[in-house]
Amino acid sequence: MSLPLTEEQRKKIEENRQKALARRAEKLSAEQPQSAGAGSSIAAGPSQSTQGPSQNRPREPSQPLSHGVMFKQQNLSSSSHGDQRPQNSPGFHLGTPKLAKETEKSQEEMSTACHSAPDPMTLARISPPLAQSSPKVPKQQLLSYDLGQGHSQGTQSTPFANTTREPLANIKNFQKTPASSSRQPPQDPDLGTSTVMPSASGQNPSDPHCGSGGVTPRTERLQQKLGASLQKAVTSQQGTCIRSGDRFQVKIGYNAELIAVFKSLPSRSYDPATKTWNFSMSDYSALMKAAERLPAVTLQPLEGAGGSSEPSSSTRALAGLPSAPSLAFVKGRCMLISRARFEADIGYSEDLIALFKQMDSRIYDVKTRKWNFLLEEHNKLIERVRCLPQVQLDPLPKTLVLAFASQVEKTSLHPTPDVPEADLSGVDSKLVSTLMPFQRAAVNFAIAKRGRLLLADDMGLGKTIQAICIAAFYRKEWPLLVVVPSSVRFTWEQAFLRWLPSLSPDRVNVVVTGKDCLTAGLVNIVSFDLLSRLDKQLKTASFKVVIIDESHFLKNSKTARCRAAMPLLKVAKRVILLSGTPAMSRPAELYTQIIAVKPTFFPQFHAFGLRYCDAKRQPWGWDYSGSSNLAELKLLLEEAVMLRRLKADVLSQLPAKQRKMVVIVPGRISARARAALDAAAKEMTTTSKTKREQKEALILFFNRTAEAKIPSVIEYILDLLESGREKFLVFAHHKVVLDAITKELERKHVQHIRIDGSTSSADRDALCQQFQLSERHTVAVLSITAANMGLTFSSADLVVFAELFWNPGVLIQAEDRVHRIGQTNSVGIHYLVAKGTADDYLWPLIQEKIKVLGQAGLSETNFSEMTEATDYLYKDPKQQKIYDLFQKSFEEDGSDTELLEAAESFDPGSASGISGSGSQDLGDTLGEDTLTGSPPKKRRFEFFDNWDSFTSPL
Ligand SMILES: Nc1ncnc2c1ncn2[C@@H]1O[C@H](COP(=O)(O)OP(=O)(O)OP(=O)(O)O)[C@@H](O)[C@H]1O
Repeated sequence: MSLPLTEEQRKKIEENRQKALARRAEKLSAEQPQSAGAGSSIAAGPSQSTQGPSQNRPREPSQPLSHGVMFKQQNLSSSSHGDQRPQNSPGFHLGTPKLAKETEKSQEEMSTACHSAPDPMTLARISPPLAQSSPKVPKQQLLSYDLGQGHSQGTQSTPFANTTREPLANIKNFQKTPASSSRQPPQDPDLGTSTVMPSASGQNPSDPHCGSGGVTPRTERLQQKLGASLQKAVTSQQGTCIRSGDRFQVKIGYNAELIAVFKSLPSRSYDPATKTWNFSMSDYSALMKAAERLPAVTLQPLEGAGGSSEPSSSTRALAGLPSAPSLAFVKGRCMLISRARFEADIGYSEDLIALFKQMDSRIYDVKTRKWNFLLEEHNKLIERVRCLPQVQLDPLPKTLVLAFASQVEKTSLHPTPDVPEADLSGVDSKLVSTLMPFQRAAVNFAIAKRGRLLLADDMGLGKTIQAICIAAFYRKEWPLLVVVPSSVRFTWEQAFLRWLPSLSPDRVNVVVTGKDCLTAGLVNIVSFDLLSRLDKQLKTASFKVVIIDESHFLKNSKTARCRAAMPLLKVAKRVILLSGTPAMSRPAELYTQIIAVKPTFFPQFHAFGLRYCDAKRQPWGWDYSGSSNLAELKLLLEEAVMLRRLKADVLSQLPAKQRKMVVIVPGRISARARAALDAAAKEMTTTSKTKREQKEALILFFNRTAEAKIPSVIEYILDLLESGREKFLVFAHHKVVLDAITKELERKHVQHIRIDGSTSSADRDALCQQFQLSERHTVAVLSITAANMGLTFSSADLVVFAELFWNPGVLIQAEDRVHRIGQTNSVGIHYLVAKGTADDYLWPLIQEKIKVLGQAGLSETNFSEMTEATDYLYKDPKQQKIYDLFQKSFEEDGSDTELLEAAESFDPGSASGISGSGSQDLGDTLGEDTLTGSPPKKRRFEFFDNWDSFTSPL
């Protein structure tokens, strides 16, 4: 802060000034005798009659205001006697002697170029009044209109503080004390803060008027100011402000300085049709203030807007009220920092800080250098800030105010309200009693949110069971629609039947073709892709309760899935979104999910984009791919939209292994494939067949099953990747399956490793290490028999079994590749079980074996308790027969050699399905075929119809 001048210093300054005046008057009259006439005509003008000596007048009244002349006048004083300038006084600047010298030099330079427009930057360096007099408004100065960002108080407030008084200073200079207009202390932008920090009274000690108060009393200045206004009104270009909606336009002729001001205002918009500029009301006050400072412009204020601060501030000042505050324009916004508090993210304004200090809940954060307040004071603060003409503090967006209404409207000493326990007496007790405590909490949360939420629990935390429970709470409002990735349609069906015994199986409708009815059941399950193809039915369909599994599938509003689902969600009363990864790379991905839950939040994406996506205007349009204010977004989501728990949060409630049977239906198997499977099944049950033939039939059935599962397996893996699963293991048995998976991963450029029987032991270790250390998406494709032992993959926590294997011991060993020392998470195990295939027999066989092992104390694992019901399996006598055959084949032999060999050498292209050709050749050939679909080999591929629709989901 500058020190006030001593009485002695003031006297000295005044003396020097008077001397300089006298010298200049002498010099002028000697050098410019021709201006004497002009001088007399000025003296005759009404506004000049009471003013000072004519020799100090800047220009001829008949001419427009000439900045060149003004510079000359100013520089005459500044250049003539540097030693007499007040900036040598400690009260004018805290700059170094070097700085003072530089300024002096600059001013001298200016005096030699007085008739040409000076370089704006030079002007800005010299002093704001000089710069402001330039025909071009200097950039530095204009910047201070802009956003008032940061805390560079001095640099922001000074130009305004000084220049606002500038018309007054100019007139005064021309009339009485020419030196005073040009003797602004040099201001180094770097020193701005310390030299020009507004004083408590709102005056700037570096302002010559403040600093030399003894020389120019305030009342005198105010009178001069009024005179200046009058003078300006008579001589300047007139314009008017006209309101138009929430904006206003300015009607005025061309004026370069004014245009420069226009261009500095953030809300500017130019209408080429009417050739007028218009602005939002938030820029009104800044514009009026800037216009006041332009000597050649007078703007009529908006009707009813109270006009510019000029008359009112003058009147106020005359009435002895506190002088006008610093007129630096600062702009900022409120940001939420916790459930209960918000902060003002805004630059420095003394008045604003004074206002902040009046708020009861104020806290100044020394780290962020920002003030924050309780939400309950938000509205009060905003209201009061609106009375500060030079401050614009944008309130919290409406969405936040709505979401946190309880805090905004009243004092909340307990910012985290308890969620009431929901009455679940109407829901199947089997389900309710199975819920883990954190799952029960989610159900309570959802019901407190009236059945609209995004349940974003980490993967494997049981979102399915929670969603079913929430939906069941609203059972009276069913029919229910469940939209899911197609690979898990039947898993959902099983889950409903498992957890809601009260639901009759025939009331569950899985929509599998475009011809199926979307509303046929009480629970209707449909895939995203199929939903988008049911446009006719969608027009009439209306569901009050909707579950969307993997809701991040809706992240792109332009996709067909999103366009199909969003209208349904808009009209639904309850919307339950499920996703372990609602946004995988950027906040923009959350928008559709947010409005699905809360349609009134951020009705325009742009507003959301500006606040949370760091929206940037690019030559091609807006770029919303960034992120901003994520802490606030998180608070908003947690308050009103989303519930998310990580595995680590609830680890103590989780079992070490979570097994899941994923029912896949090789629904798109061609008729030929179906026939092959059926024929194999028939062979097994034909009594006339020898044992040997029956066994061959069983092997064929097993092989055909592998082949039939491939598209669904690949679809499931791709869905997992799309859902953000980063690292997981896929076990398969048949080479043809392993090949198909790896080829597809290659095609999709997904990093992966493969270990099968042909991998050398050195390579096995290296590949295993590679997987363990990889931080990117990685899939380990592993042979059940070749990679079920001796390898550690603890950096993953998910194992997918693409195929079943008859020996549960081998399966459990394979599971334990991730579930071992080093594993800190609960591990997810997904068994893909295909309906209508050998899996129908293998799955119960495995369960049976495990049960026996368990009874003998040899296994702690109980598959049937941990996985969905399997009662759809082997119901008729024929099926029972096949099951018996499976059981016998795998138990009697005591050796799996035959089956293993048969599986390895399986050639899906051969008629028998049991080819003698080497597995390596076979696999490669088939892989290429299936994945490239090249015409000559297409025959083999006819086995599946529409392969690409599996491998390239939308
Ligand atoms: N309370 C519970 N009791 C018994 N089993 C449960 C319970 N909660 C979840 N499970 C089982 O845990 C497994 C994982 O559940 P689920 O598939 O619903 O998880 P998720 O959160 O949807 O995972 P993802 O995001 O991978 O789909 C399932 O087999 C499910 O049946």
